[in-house]
This record gives sequence, structure tokens and C-alpha cells, in this order.
Amino acid sequence: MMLEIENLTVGYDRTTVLRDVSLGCAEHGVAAVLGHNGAGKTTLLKAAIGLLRPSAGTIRLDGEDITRHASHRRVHAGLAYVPQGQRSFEQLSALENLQVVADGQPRSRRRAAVQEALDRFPALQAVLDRQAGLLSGGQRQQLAIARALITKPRLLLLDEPTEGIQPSVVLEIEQAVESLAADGMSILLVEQHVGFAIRVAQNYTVLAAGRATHQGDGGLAARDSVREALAL
Ligand SMILES: Nc1ncnc2c1ncn2[C@@H]1O[C@H](COP(=O)(O)OP(=O)(O)OP(=O)(O)O)[C@@H](O)[C@H]1O
Repeated sequence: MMLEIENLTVGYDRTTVLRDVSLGCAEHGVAAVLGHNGAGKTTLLKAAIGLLRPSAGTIRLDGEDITRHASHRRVHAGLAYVPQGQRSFEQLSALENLQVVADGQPRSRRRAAVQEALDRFPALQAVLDRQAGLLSGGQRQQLAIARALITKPRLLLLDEPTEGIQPSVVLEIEQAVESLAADGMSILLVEQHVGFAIRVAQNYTVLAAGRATHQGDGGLAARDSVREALAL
């Protein structure tokens, strides 16, 4: 496993949210995390990127214990986090949003980094000069993922990429995630859309009230058991 989360217990100040959660994401694999609102999915990703400090458990990347590493070290090691809600710098143009991330890259790589990210999302080409705050939800989600790609991550932590996106654009986001996966990007994918998540994932975890209640192999064959676990 590239990312291994073992017996993780983590929360906020006085509230413990996740208890004893273990899961893994294989190199070049997609691991899906499913669960109802408030189950603890976002908390899991925040712990993985280092925004929350676990009270117990271990997080390993490529076998190395990163449980106490700061977020920037994890990013340097190849993790990238795309939070829920498609946040960008709203006043900046779409292109500038990519460039500010690219500024953190070696000078010789900046232009190529922006171009590679854009190649993934052809729909962004037409709106590069538009303020990010004026983009549609789907375009903003694509921009958010494109921004994350600029650091050349090996593992993406994706929080509900299709949430709040109009149905006609959901497919575009799904295809982008699937093509990243097909090209070997490892992805820890938090989703509410069971069909999509289970189709791209090799393994899944259902979280309920902070515990991993169901786990198994992904693929369409797992869809019914996941729906049942979620009582959908
Ligand atoms: N900053 C915070 N301080 C205290 N409690 C929090 C904080 N953020 C989230 N929580 C609580 O942690 C629990 C899990 O929240 P989390 O956002 O991880 O769930 P989720 O599964 O991602 O839900 P959603 O699908 O609604 O995003 C919830 O009960 C929530 O109220």
C-alpha cells in the first residue's frame, strides 16, 4: 500500500470523530471512502494531509511513518488535497489561480506544470481569463483539481468532487477523475455517489459515525453491498 492508515483516532479539540479507522490506498490505485453526512470522511482526509493531529494510530506513506509530519512535508512527499467546495482565489482569474501554485515550483517547470494541468481539463481553456469566483461549480471543481495537479502529486486526496455540481457536468468531473486514475494517479476518493466511486475504486470503506463499518474490494459487483451498508 502506498498510503496506509492504521487504527486512526482523530477529531477536533474535545470531540473525537474517527475511532480506530484503518484503510489503505495502493500505488496507482483508487480507494473510495463512502458515508453519510457527518460520518467523518472529511476528517479522514484532513488527518491524511496533516491538518489534524491524531490522538492514536499511524499514517504511513510508502512505508514511512508520516503521522507527525507537517502538511508541507506531506505535500513535498507527493500528497495533494482537494477540499470539498471547489475553493479558489475568487478574485484571481482561472489562469492566475494556476500560476500562484506554479510559483512554488522550480522556474523551469512552471509553464509546463500549468499546461499539463490544463491538458487534463480542456473545458478550462475557454475560461482562463475569467475570475474564478464567476466560474460555474463544475468549472471551479475542475480548477481546484487542476491546481492540485500542479505540484505533480502521486496521491490525490479528493473530497466529494461531484458534490454541488449540476448533473450535466457531473459526468465531466467523473471522467476527469477516471482518466487520472487510468494514468496511474493514486486517489483517496471521498464520495456520496456510490455508483461512480465504486466503479473507479479497487477498494472501499464505508464510514458510519466515525467507524469503518464495511470494507471490501471495489468494482461494480460491490455496489449493492455498499448501498445496503449505507441503507440507500
Ligand atoms: N472544526 C470542527 N470542530 C468540531 N467538530 C467538527 C469540525 N468539523 C467537523 N466536525 C464534526 O465532525 C463530524 C464529522 O465531520 P466530517 O466533515 O468529517 O464529515 P463528512 O463525512 O465529511 O460529512 P459531509 O459529507 O457532510 O462533508 C461531524 O459530526 C462534524 O460536526
